[in-house]
Amino acid sequence: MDLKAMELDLNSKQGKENGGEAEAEAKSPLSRGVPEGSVHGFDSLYRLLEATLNPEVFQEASRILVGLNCGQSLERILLPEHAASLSTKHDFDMQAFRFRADEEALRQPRVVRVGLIQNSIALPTTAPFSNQKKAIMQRLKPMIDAAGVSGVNILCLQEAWMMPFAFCTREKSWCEFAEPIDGESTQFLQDLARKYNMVIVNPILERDSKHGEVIWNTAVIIGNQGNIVGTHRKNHIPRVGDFNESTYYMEGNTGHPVFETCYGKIAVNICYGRHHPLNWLAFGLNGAEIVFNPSATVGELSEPMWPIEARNAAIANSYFVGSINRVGTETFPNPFTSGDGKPQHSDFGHFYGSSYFSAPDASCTPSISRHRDGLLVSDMDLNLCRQLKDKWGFRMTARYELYANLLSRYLKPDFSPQVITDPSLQKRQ
Ligand SMILES: NC(=O)NCCC(=O)O
Repeated sequence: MDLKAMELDLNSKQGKENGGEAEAEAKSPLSRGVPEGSVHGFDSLYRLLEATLNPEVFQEASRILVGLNCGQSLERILLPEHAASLSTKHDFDMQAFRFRADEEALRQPRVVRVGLIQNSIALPTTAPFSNQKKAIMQRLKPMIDAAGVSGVNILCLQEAWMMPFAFCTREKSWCEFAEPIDGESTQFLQDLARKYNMVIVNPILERDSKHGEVIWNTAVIIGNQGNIVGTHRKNHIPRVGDFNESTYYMEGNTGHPVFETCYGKIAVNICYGRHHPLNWLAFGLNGAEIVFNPSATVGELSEPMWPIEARNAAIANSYFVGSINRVGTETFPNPFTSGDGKPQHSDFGHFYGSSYFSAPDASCTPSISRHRDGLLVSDMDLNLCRQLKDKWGFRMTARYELYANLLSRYLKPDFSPQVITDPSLQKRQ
């Protein structure tokens, strides 16, 4: 059924339920005025399908779209009433799921509760910088509280959550948002980490004053005691579309650290690093069980890639991935161009949210809202990582020596590609 047909189908279903077309018209999200960034009035494609397909058809569509975990559809879990009331009061999407693993004879399950938060900015980009930052923190607070009261053990925020994603502008004044790793936003989150006994991954724009005021794109890992466990700096910097991030900071110098926390071994692959399979691999080789991918990306550029890359990484590396994308459209005071001959513009396009989790067995959660702030929570039994290694043997069959050899030759100036030309092609020349 195409979207138009679904629209008609939905309207007719609602018409029947409500006993009249006029009422259905008024109640359908499609006729209520469609919020910018929504999928025909729905938070996500998944929810559109859920509302419009008949349940049997939807179940089969869902199996194909998000897979099965241990042979079953992912179970939704109920979060405490207090968390639900926070999500209603502050209008953020909130969903929760459970990834299971098979029972083992010799190991207990290792279940951790993990949360992802996606957020829009809270004030116009023309407001004083300190007000903008404070307003974003205020916006985050009820979402972090909802995670905390829901018993989330590890929480990750989106890339550079504490500022507008101003790197499209190439204006240097936005550097003022950069903070030291123990700066304002880390301090704000340290209190919450202590309060909720929660590990928090805090992706910020970092200013390293000890090294000549250098700026980095950094994730600060805050331990459950509020301590700073360590940092990781973004490895791969985009040079695509309006993502002019290389104007602001350089490629990171922290390698591929895995942070051993009391809840499990975690790593952070910041945004554009998700396009680099070797980046994902390196975190896996260092033993990550959950890799977070805090991101900021827009629909026109990357939406078809979004559901694929992290999910593929989770499969290939036998770990869980938490993917988080910023949400909303951010407009800047001065127009800029994209160097593509098209007219100047003042916004980046729509950041499409759609945060989700992927598991090593190829299942994933449905993504949360495409246009609203949101908290996604999932229980995950980390035993699933080794179970999938045993089942598929991707590590054992990886033949790393073949690739180490190719890469070391490729890096030499006298490298020539291994191409064997059909001799008949040469004869024809
Ligand atoms: N923030 C960032 O690295 N964005 C790049 C665009 C993309 O990777 O989709």
